[in-house]
Amino acid sequence: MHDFAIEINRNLSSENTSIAAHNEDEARRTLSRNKKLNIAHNGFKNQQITISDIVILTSLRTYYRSFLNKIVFFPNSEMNIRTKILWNVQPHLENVGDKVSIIGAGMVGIATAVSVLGTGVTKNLVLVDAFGDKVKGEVMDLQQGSLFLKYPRISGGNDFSATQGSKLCIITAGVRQEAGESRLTLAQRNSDIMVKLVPELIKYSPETILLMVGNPCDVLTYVAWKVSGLPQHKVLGAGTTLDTQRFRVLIAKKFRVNPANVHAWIIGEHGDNSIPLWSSVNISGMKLKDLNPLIGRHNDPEKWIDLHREVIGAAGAIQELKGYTNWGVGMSVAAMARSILGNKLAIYPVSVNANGKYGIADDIFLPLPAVLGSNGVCDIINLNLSPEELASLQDTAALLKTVQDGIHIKGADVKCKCRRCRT
Ligand SMILES: NC(=O)C1=CN([C@@H]2O[C@H](COP(=O)(O)OP(=O)(O)OC[C@H]3O[C@@H](n4cnc5c(N)ncnc54)[C@H](O)[C@@H]3O)[C@@H](O)[C@H]2O)C=CC1
Ligand SMILES: CC(=O)C(=O)O
Repeated sequence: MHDFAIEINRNLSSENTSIAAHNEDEARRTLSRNKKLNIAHNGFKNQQITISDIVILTSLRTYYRSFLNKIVFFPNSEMNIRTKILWNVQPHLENVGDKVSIIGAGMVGIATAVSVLGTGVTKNLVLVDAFGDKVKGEVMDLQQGSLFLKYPRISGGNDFSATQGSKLCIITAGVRQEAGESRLTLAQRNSDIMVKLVPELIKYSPETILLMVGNPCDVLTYVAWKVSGLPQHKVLGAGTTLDTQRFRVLIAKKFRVNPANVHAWIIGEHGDNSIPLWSSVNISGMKLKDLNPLIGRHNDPEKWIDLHREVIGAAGAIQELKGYTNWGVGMSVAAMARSILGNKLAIYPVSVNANGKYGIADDIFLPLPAVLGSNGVCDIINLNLSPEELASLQDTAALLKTVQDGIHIKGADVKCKCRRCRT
């Protein structure tokens, strides 16, 4: 009795056959030595097939390990039982074109995964993390809940090849800031991680869209764009989506209405230099600024400005309480993914290349409301900003440029343009 078997589905005949080996290595060796195999098996003897004829069968996935992404191995006994129960008609498809990979299975990565799974964004979710045991544990844990999910296919590990053929890669890997620390202090450390990680993703998914979540989100989106070589519409960051939802929730509380019915934007930077667009905040078309012309100013007796202070302090406040933030961002990233995969053309304030907009004349990635569809960023909204809002946006762009220019992109296949390398 051989320990391992390879079940092979012949593309054209749709018939199953198998070869046996004492172990998986022996089977691999046999396959790589012979580009053609003579297969002796019940129904059809000594037929020749080429490796390209071989297509995987993918049910009972938990037990499989793939080889060349094409052939599946599993204990002989299981194969025998399986072939007794199932007449295979067609190979099961591994990737139906909406594969989502989440890189970084930390607090944010797992919250994103749960939100993606809970809302049925993809039929194929992959989790990758440098810390192999942790990600394997997370994947096993999630798989055990898969009978309650709309689409139960979840896999992952510490090997980037698992991301092959991703339509969307969500990057949550990286260090997080401490409570009270600016996200911008993480720029070089997390950029070094992106320089290693992004080329791996592109190697396996050259057509992918990259959605950056790690901090400082806007600056890392710029780094990912540089390092990936992707067109700018395919590289975006979560931007001020979280800041904007925090803002809307706080306004909604004041009015006791649903935050979905509060129309308000924060743009400019995910962080301490974010810009609330008071000039356009409205509920059912009723602009708050028309009713309180001082809204958002220091001399406003109603002190609406405190809401923005609360938005800026929100991450720190949650970190003081539980050490990290993850659910708010996870849910919004899943919503952005849904707009991209479902071509929903929903608008989110994401980090995009602002060159040529609002008087910005450099490749600076910062959050602006943009339409997200299956191409990634389809349009950027031309906002009617007040003079103060425009000036703040230009100041923030100048600050982000300083940070971008300070980042040394080492080891990537791009010319570093940091101040040090230029001089
Ligand atoms: N954009 C936003 O709105 C938000 C961004 N964040 C940011 O998200 C990032 C992640 O935060 P957490 O999940 O809380 O951190 P975490 O420490 O819980 O998880 C980070 C994960 O990244 C993994 N990792 C590190 N280097 C890697 C590499 N080269 N390849 C694969 N995996 C790698 C680590 O093993 C770890 O599991 C931080 O930068 C944080 O500041 C957090 C909340 C909101
Ligand atoms: C950590 C972070 O960026 C946030 O919660 O806003």
